[in-house]
Amino acid sequence: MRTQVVDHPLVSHKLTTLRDQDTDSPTFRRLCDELVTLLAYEATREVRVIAADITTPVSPTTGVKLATPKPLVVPILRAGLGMLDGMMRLLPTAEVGFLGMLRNEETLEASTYAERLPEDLSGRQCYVLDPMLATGGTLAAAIRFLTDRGADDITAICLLAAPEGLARLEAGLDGLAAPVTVVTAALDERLNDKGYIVPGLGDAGDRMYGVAH
Ligand SMILES: O=P(O)(O)OC[C@H]1O[C@H](OP(=O)(O)OP(=O)(O)O)[C@H](O)[C@@H]1O
Ligand SMILES: O=c1cc[nH]c(=O)[nH]1
Ligand SMILES: [Mg+2]
Repeated sequence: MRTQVVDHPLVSHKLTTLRDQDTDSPTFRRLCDELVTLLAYEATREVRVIAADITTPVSPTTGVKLATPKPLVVPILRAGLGMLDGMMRLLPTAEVGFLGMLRNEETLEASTYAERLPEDLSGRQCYVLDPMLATGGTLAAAIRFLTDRGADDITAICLLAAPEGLARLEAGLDGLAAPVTVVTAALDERLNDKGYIVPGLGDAGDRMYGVAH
């Protein structure tokens, strides 16, 4: 597993406002959208392309276009949905699959409550969107879902990651043939006793959409 922390002053600037408890939901959603587009630029560095012949107004030339099968973007509901538009801005022709996952706040175990993905993901590059990688349980389960269907290259885009979650994810993916990359805006200090990222930003889904229960 490869982890990339995107070190850029604009990313740090936007992330600082995102973390601030006084930032309201509309601003939080906008910043999340902008951050994803910045992270997506790095996350798609290895996106598969093929040569494409075109003619400019001046001469013929060869460029590239996205290879098929097209990449699949998979936001993890709820909070990952707030990252979808920012990602699709860079990859407008990608397809989208959905996973609804919820972490039990007592046991910290992730469960899946919704799934709408192609049956066969053979040879697909997948981009998983979830703002928070805390214990890593949610992302580990999502990656297994995709690789069980044949996905052969996974990149997760997270706004924040905890060291404990990255370590658990790496251990949990032991033996997986598909390469996994995590691209994040920041590697935070730790998890607290409730499994929240410190300093973090609180509950990403609640801050985007309101308290669920
Ligand atoms: O790494 P983990 O410890 O598994 O935690 C991370 C997960 O927790 C949050 O989702 P949550 O369960 O709060 O659902 P929500 O997006 O609907 O709020 C977050 O968006 C991740 O999906
Ligand atoms: O800090 C955290 C941990 C899990 N889920 C969140 O939304 N925030
Ligand atoms: Mg939540």
